[in-house]
Amino acid sequence: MITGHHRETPTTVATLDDLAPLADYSLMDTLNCDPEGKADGADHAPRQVFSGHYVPVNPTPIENPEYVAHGKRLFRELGFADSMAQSSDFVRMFSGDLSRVPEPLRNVGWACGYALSIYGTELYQQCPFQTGNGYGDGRAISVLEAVINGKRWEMQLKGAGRTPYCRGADGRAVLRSSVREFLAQEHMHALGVPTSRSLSLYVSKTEQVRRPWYSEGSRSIDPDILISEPVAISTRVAPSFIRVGQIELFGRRARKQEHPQAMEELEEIVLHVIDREYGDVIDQSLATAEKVVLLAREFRSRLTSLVANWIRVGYCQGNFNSDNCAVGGFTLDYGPFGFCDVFDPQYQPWTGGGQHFSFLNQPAAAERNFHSFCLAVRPLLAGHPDCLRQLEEIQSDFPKVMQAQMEKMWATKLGLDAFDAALFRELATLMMQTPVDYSLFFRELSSLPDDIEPLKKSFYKGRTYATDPEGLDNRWSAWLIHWQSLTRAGTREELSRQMKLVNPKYSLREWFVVPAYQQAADGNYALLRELQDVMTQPDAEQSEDVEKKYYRLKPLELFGVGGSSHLSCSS
Ligand SMILES: Nc1ncnc2c1ncn2[C@@H]1O[C@H](COP(=O)(O)OP(=O)(O)OP(=O)(O)O)[C@@H](O)[C@H]1O
Ligand SMILES: [Mg+2]
Repeated sequence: MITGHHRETPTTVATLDDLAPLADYSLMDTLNCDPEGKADGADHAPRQVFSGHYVPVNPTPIENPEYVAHGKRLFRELGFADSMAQSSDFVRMFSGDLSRVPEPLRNVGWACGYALSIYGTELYQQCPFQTGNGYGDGRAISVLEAVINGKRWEMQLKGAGRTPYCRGADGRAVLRSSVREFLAQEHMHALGVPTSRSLSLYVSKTEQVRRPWYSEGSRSIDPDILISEPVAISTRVAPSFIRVGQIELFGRRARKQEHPQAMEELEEIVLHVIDREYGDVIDQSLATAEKVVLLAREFRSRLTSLVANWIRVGYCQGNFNSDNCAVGGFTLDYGPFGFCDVFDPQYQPWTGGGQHFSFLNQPAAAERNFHSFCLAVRPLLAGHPDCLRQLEEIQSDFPKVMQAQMEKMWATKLGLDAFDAALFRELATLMMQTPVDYSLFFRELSSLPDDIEPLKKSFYKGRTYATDPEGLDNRWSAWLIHWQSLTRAGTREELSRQMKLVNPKYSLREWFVVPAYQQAADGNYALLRELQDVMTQPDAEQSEDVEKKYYRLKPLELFGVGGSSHLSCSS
C-alpha cells in the first residue's frame, strides 16, 4: 500500500522524476517562514532576519559543474542508481540550479538562522549587525526533504552561494574543504560514528575564489599566501540539520521576549527537532514540557556517546561551538577537524581553536554545548517546576554520564570487562612519553601480542625515545603483562576480533587527504576515489598494497607543516 508520505521507494531511483514523488517539504510546510522572505528565494545579501524559522533562498549554481564523486554507500542505502550521480538533471540540481526540477520538487531552497556560543559563552559579535539576527546558514542551503523507505532525509547543499546570513562572504566552498568533508563523512559512518552523510560532490571547471592558505612546505601557523581555488558544491544529508545554536536563537528570543511569537517559535522548533530526530523514542502524545525533559535526557545520551566515539577513533572536531553541534547527536561540520597521528590529549588541528576544543577536552566542550542547549529550552518549562528540576538534574549529571561513556569506551578499546584506572593512567603516560601513533598502537594491541615488538611499529622513535629506549621498553613490557592479566575471558580469537571492531586499521589522516584534493584541483580524481574506497572499510585488513600506503607512521618531515598538521579555519 502506498499512502501519503510513506510511499514505498521504487527499487531504484534512477532519475529526478523517480525522486520527485518522494519529496515532502515538512520543514517549509510546517515551520514559520520569515515574513520578510521572498517567495522566489532571490535573497542573497546580508540582512537581519527577525523572526521565522527559515528563509526561502535559491542556490547560486556553480559554473560548468563537473562530477567529482558520490557517496556510493549512501546511494545504495537510498536505492539510488549510481548512474544518476552523473546524469544531467541530477548534476544540475545538486550543483545548485533548481530552475528546471520536475514537480513537485521546488525551485527554492531554505536557509536557517542560528545563534553561536563558544564554549558556553553566548556571542553576538560574529553577527554583522551585532544582534544575532544576521547569523546562520551562510553558505548552506537545503533543497529537498524526501521520505525514502519510511525514513526522512534532508538534503543540503554546502557552498551554494550567498544567503541573508552570508555576512558579506561569498557563500562558496572550495574544492579542498569540500573533498575533506565529503571523505570524512562517509569514513565516520563506516567507523560506526553518527554523522551527516555525503551524497554528491561537483566542482566548477571555470569558477574560482581566493582563499588564504599555506605556501608549499610552510611551517607558518597562519596562512601566508592567497591562492585561487576551484569552487565546489557538496550535498550532505541527515534527518535534520538543527543545531544547538538554532535552539539557542529561539531560546534567546523567547527569554528576551523579542517579539510576540518568540515563545511559540521556540516551542515549534523544539517539537520539530523531536519529530525529526527523536520521533521513535519520545511519545508524541506527551505535553511539551515532558517532551523537553525526555529530549534533554536522550540528547545527553547521544552526545556523550558521540564524543566517546570521536575519541575512540582519534577524531578531533576542532571547532565544537554550539552552532556546529547537531541536536540529533551526530557529527556536523567537518571544518578544521583532524584524525590524530600521535596520541596527544591536547591535539587540536585548528590554529584558531585554542585548547578548549582539543582532543581529550572534547567531553568538556560537549558539556558546554549541552549547557547552552538546556538554557535555550528552559523558557518552555516556566510554570513546570517539576520538569525544570528534572532538566537541572539532567544537566548537572552530564559529567557523570560522560565519564561513564569514556570509561566504557576505553575498556572496550582495551578488551577489558571493566575500566581499570591504574592501567589506563600508565598507558596514557607511556603513549605520551614514547610517543605512539594512536591508531597503529591500538590496532597492533588488538592482535594480542605476546611481547612489545609488534607494538613498536607504532612508536615514533624520536629524541625522547632515543634518550632511554631500554627504560621505556621495560615499562612497556611491564604494562603489557599487567594488561594481559586483565583482558576479557574467552578465546584469543574472539577477543582479538572484538578489539579490531573498535580499533580501526585505517583512519583519514590529513596527509593522505592533501594530495587527493591537490590532484583533484587538477582534474585527477584517482587518489580521491582510492581514499573513498579504503576509508569506507576502515576495519578491514584490505590488500598488502593498501596496508603499505595507509597503515603507517606519519613521516617525520610532515610534522609541523601548515595545511596538513594544522590549519586555519578552512572554508
Ligand atoms: N564562504 C562563506 N560564505 C558565507 N558564509 C560562510 C562562509 N564560510 C563560512 N560561513 C558561515 O560562517 C559561519 C561559521 O562557519 P563554520 O566554518 O562553522 O561553518 P561552515 O563550515 O560554513 O558550515 P556548517 O556548519 O554548515 O558545516 C557559518 O554560519 C557559515 O555558514
Ligand atoms: Mg559551522
